This record gives sequence, C-alpha cells and structure tokens, in this order.
Amino acid sequence: MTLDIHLKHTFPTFSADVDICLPTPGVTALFGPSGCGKSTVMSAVSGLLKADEVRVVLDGVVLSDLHPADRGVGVVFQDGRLFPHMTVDSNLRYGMKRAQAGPVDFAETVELLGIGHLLDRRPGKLSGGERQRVAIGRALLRQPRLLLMDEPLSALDAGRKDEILPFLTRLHDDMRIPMLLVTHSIDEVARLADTLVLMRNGSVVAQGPVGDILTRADLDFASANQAGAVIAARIVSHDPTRGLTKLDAGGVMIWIPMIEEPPSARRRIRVPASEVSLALDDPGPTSADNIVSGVVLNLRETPDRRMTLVEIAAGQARLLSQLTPDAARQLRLEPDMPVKALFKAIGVQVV
Ligand SMILES: Nc1ncnc2c1ncn2[C@@H]1O[C@H](COP(=O)(O)OP(=O)(O)OP(=O)(O)O)[C@@H](O)[C@H]1O
Repeated sequence: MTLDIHLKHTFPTFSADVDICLPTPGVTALFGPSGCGKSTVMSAVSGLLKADEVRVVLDGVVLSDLHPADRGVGVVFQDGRLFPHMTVDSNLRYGMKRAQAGPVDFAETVELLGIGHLLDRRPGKLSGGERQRVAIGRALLRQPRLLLMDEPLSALDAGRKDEILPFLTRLHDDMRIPMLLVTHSIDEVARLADTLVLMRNGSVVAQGPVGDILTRADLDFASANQAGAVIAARIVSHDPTRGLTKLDAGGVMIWIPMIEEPPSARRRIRVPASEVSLALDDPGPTSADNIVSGVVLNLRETPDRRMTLVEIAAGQARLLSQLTPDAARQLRLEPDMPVKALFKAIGVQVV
C-alpha cells in the first residue's frame, strides 16, 4: 500500500515540483532546510493550499479529488491550535463529532497520550508539551486516514520534547495510521520515521528507508555532522558482568551499554558516523567494544574537504564512518574493500 504525492506549484518566488511515493502505514519524515517546500507539500495534501497541479492517492483513494473536509486528513501544527474556551475533554470530543466510526478509541487515546489527568483543564492551564499531546489526541480522534504533523515539537524546549517523544513513538508502534512528519531534527527522524524524504529548493533530493538515506555518503547530512546509521535491531542477550547488551542489527552483532529490555524486544539504534573508525585488519586490543566486518560500498569527500564519508555494508546493515581525508588516503580505501568498523558501545544511541 502506498501514499503517492504529485505536486507542482509556483509561488511568486518559489516553485515546488515533487513526486513522492511512500509505503503505508508508517511514518515518513519530510526533511530539509528552511524554505525548501516541506509545509507546501503538507498544505497541498490537506487541501489547505490549492496547488497548480496536485494528485494525492492514499491506498488507492484519490484524496485530491475530495473536498478538504472529506479527505480524512488530521493535521497537527507547531502551536497546537486548541480552542481556548473549551476544556481538554471538549477539545478532544470536538474532533469526534464529524468523525466516521474508526479504530481510534477515546479512552485508549487518552491513555496513550497520558492526558487523563488534564481532561477538565482549559488549554491556558497546560504546558506546551501537554497542549501538543492534546492536539495530537484531537487529530487522532477524528479517525484520520492520514495524519500530518508539521514540526509538532519545534515550539518545545528539550525537556518538553523528551516528554512527548515517547508518546509519538508509541503512536508509531501502536496505531497503524500513516503519518507525514515535518521536522528539522535528525534525532526525531531517527526515533520516529520509517521513510525519509529529503527536500531541497522545492524538489526531492532523495527518498527511501531512513537507514538507507541517512547512511548515504553523497547527501548533505555529513556536512552538518548529522550523518549516521539508523538500524532496526533485536535484543539478543545481556551480559551483566560486562554491563553490556548484545543486539542483532541486520545480522550484525552490536554491543551497547546494558538496557532493561527483555531479549527479543526490538529497538532502533543510531550509530553516528563520527563514532566509527576503520581498520584494515583486526586491531588487537582496543577500547572499541564493537569490531564489525564489512565491505566499503562507496566513499566521498565533503565539498569543504574537511572529511571523508565511507559507507560500509555489514550483513543487512549499513554503517557510515566519518574520517579525515588523510586517514582515508592512508588506508587506501576503495569500493569493495573489506574493512573493520570500530566503535564503542557508548557511542551507540538507542532511540
Ligand atoms: N502563500 C505563499 N505565498 C507566497 N510564497 C509562499 C507562500 N507559502 C510559502 N511560500 C514560499 O514557498 C517557499 C517554501 O515554503 P515552505 O513553508 O513550504 O517551506 P518549508 O520547507 O516548510 O520551510 P520551514 O522549514 O521554514 O517551515 C518559501 O520560500 C516561502 O516563502
């Protein structure tokens, strides 16, 4: 099943020409610099923007042929936009009035978002994080076919983000509603998205599974020090004596600092490129808890020539290593070369 978006639109100083095909359900992140057209895509999908040319097809239903109110698209904005004169409970129920019957249940949503204790309050008496959770709840209770979230966390400080991210992760895991998420944060992408669409100047530069796109050495994440592998992993076992947990990440065994999750639990990990060193042979005693055998897929020097990015295939996983160009020359790296990727357990982020 897919969500297909075809969009052409020209503003006086900007044009968008976008073709996106996404798997559904799942979370897709639209990512790119300010002004590249992310919100324009969202507005065209919701029908808020009457685009010059637009076709949006969700699982065979041509949404763009429908009136915006009939599209079944839920939208969550940066600032929540709750009705200030209504309690949280009435804000939530407002969404339900126009909704068709659907799988989203009031009690479950309240529980999922942790807002049960807020039902009698008005939005003015909520924190930013609480307000955003209510806004997400209201959008969900409309039983949307598709949920659009335009920088839902960007108005919040780090503490509030940490408060709400686990709820979004649960949304991702528990609800099977396809979601489009605009974000500037690679951390949010790594935590929440399955698919990543990278935009620049009104067009799509790359789209595909998050793990594939973030490890591509030819994209610009590296310049911003944001490059790294995102890998779906399964917990294999714990080693309490070493204080480490072993994960199976696409057939590659990776050690991380011990976490309290039962074996078989699934977690995503992110291995930043800056954490990964390379060697040609087994390095002997080292502080790297992980020594992963792989093969160089490709390498690229960044335009400012300050670093070389090396993409490595290891099992089903892709790793990315960020080296100085000098180190890459010393190793005489080239595609198809076998290498060892070295990184510490504490360098791996569990997201
Ligand atoms: N209604 C409009 N009229 C004229 N120009 C517009 C309009 N809406 C957006 N634009 C222009 O289109 C371009 C893309 O805007 P858009 O909001 O889609 O970018 P964005 O990637 O979402 O940016 P940001 O990350 O800053 O939110 C910008 O140059 C913006 O000025």
